[in-house]
Amino acid sequence: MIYLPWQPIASAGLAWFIYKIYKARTPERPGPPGIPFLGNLLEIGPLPHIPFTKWAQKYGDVFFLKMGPLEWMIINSPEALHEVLSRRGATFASRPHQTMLSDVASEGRDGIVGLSYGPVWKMARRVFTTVFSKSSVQAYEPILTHEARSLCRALIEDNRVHGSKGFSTRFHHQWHSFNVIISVCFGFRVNSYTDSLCQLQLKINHQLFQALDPKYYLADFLPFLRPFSMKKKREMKKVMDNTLDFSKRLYDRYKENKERIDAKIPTNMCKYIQELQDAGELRERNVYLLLGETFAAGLDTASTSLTWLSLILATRPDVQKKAHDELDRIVGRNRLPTQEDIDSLPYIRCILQESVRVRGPSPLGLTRTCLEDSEYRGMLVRKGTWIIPNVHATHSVYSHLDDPTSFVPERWESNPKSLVEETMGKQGTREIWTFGGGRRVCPGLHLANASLIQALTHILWSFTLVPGDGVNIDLDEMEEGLTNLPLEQMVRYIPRGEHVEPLLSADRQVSLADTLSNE
Ligand code: HEM
Repeated sequence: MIYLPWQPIASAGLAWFIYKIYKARTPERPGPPGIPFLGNLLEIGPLPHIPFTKWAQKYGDVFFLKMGPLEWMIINSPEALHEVLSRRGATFASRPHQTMLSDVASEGRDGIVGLSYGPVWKMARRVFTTVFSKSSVQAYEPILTHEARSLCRALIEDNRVHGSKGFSTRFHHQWHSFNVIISVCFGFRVNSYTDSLCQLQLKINHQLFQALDPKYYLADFLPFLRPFSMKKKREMKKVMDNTLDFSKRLYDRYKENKERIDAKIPTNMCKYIQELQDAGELRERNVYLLLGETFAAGLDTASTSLTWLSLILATRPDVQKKAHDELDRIVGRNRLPTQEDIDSLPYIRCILQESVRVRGPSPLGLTRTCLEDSEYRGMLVRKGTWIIPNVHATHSVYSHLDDPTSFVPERWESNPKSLVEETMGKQGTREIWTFGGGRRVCPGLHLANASLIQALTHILWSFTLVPGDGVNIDLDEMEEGLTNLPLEQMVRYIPRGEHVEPLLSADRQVSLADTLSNE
């Protein structure tokens, strides 16, 4: 009888079996090999867009990763994004299951950002497309002008305090975005970025973003960790309780002042939400979550864009000079800019367009999934695959523009567009994917566009931006997280002349929203 060494044979067989499963990635599904069981989990790092973009150069504009048992499909070119997000929008319009977002935050049925594609999402989507429609946002114009001017007044003040050292402006920009959102949702605003309400919301957003970062709950990728991850779920539940409490507090205040607020801001979000709640279409928790998600989706995104923009401008005196010439020609120095001027300021629109292209708030868009097995270019896309738009690679290695990584507002001069026109524009001509696309395209797009262009126009009309003394601004490093802020760096906001402060101080433009004193 022949003696067979069963143990080594069984081990070799098991190894072969694992290798076969692991190699199940067919040649048509390109991607880096990774390691058994974990796949590519350990290769992602704190700023995933960096390895993704390297792999995009090697494996092409669509490639696959294995993240434990999960598959990720990374999309890296305008053509592939158009196909997946827009043309086949219905197939790829869902969000993948993420325990923190889908189970703890949404409870499977609340909010909007994490909801699966379907009737519940459609109803939530209607809230946003109504409250942030083009015509509603036009009606918010006095709010946006007022916030842009308040921001400039605060920058003048801090410029005086900090002198030639300069100061970091992220809080100013967060306060600006906070006031825009709280005004159009709840009908009031706060006077300063030190206000306790503003600070509390920033803290909540920070905690929420930490807990929603896929890294926070590794049990989504390594299911055997689930029993050890209960603490994380409890922590997230606490963050959600704070988020919902915050919204409830503001909603109660709205209801107390409803008549006055509705008269001044007839399309405010609370009014619309209350109508749906009264009609029995929204449960109470969903009221608070939809309001809370507006801060989560709109505050850090808009303020991070403005923070990048300020740093970019401080490094580019040539761009500022051209913008200042345009402003002097169109607005002059005897009055402040207004909404009506924006159409006559094409170069300033080009600056905004270019800045959200080279430094948007996040180099990766929001993740999508398909609810059934599907295919793309003949490749299998399994149900539940995370589909990740790599906006960074789309705007750099797969861009059709010349020298795509450089900041060149002039490239848009022959066809300056608003962010809305660019995002909703004809496919095939579209180069900017910062706001996503298709059925789940950012519904805050009109508001983001209008508030950013107003802020930018006022900042450029009021100031010359230069780095603080001895500061060498670094536009390559960024903080990790769901939005990627630039590192804190000091900038000086030097008023462009003696006319600036008196005109800003004498400004009688009032916000439609009530100003609260520090609570
Ligand atoms: C610069 C500012 C902003 C950027 C870059 C941005 C970007 C995005 C992106 C990339 C998406 C995902 C789109 C997709 O899946 O294709 C998104 C979704 C969303 N955005 Fe924005 N956003 C901004 C501002 C805002 C504002 C101001 C609001 C609200 C007032 C808002 C509300 C939302 C909501 C609710 C969603 C989820 C939509 C859904 O799942 O159907 N965003 N945004």
